Amino acid sequence: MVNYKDLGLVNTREMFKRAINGGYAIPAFNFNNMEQLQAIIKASSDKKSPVILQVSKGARAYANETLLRYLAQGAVEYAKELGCEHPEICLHLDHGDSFEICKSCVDSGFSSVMIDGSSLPYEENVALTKKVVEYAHQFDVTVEGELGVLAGVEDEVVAEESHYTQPEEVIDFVTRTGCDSLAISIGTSHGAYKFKPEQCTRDPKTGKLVPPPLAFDVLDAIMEKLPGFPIVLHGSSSVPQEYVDIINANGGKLPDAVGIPEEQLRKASKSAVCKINIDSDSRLAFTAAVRKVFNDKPGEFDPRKYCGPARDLMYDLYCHKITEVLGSDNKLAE
Ligand SMILES: O=C(CO)COP(=O)(O)O
Ligand SMILES: O=C[C@H](O)COP(=O)(O)O
Ligand SMILES: [Zn+2]
Ligand SMILES: [Zn+2]
Repeated sequence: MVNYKDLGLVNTREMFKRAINGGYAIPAFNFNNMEQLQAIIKASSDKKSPVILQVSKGARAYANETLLRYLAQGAVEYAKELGCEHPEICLHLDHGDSFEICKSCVDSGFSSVMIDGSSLPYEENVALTKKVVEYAHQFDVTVEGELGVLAGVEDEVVAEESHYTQPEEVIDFVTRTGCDSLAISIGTSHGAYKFKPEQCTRDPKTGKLVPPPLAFDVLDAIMEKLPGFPIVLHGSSSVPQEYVDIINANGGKLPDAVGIPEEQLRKASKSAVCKINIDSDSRLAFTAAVRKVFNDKPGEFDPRKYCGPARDLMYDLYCHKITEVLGSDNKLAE
């Protein structure tokens, strides 16, 4: 049994309170390997931003959960070495799908967990989320619940289209479960293909797809029901076209990949949305950098020579998200 406080990590409670009051959002970046983690910690330290390190079930399986956890623990010391005296780093389980996985993360030093019962019937979602909250709160670990279904593949469930969170349900859900934050569905989705071409229009100049706007009316209705309550947006990669273009110009094939325009994420950050999840953009940056090295220097076979540039590009991406989109720079606690 390891408590996150002994590891120098923090839960999300204080960072969310400040984010709501300050009109910005905390970045929640997924990581699966050392280079991603280094880039996240360097960017958040350099920009003096609180940060949420997200570990998915897939990441636990890929990297070995014990190794990942130790990497994340090392992140606190690494941030200090980088000159960030009091880093605010939260280690969060992304899309936990059972009580057992959430408990195992709480017991091993995570400071926050998500229990995603959004694919279950409502009452089962309530019961499962409540059970996780009752366990996690004993150790001051914060819990994210989810209501509504994102389009695409989520939690191994495939949804043809999104089912927006129903504002009529949120008060009951939050009150009965006691969860600390709520992930909602207002039109975002996971991955690099968030919208089908037929849902979009085309920019006549560039020929690029322009996606439909997020359902800000649903967000507004939710915020009216839950004033001051922390809201989370999953599936918030913007799929930067510069990365897609580099990938496609260097042997890749990502036709019509499209994400959430950053302008909409900027707008959401100013509201009660205080956690924005970004994974795919980091994957795209990594892939773009590696493909370019492979194409430019076919003789290269030292992984440091292509993972290094990938790390640099992810660093730029994270800095950009923090300072230009979410506004979480210079927001560490006094
Ligand atoms: O929601 C996410 C992780 O939980 C990530 O979403 P993206 O696929 O848009 O990066
Ligand atoms: O929510 C999805 C995250 O992007 C994690 O994806 P993953 O399960 O492939 O690691
Ligand atoms: Zn979900
Ligand atoms: Zn997600």
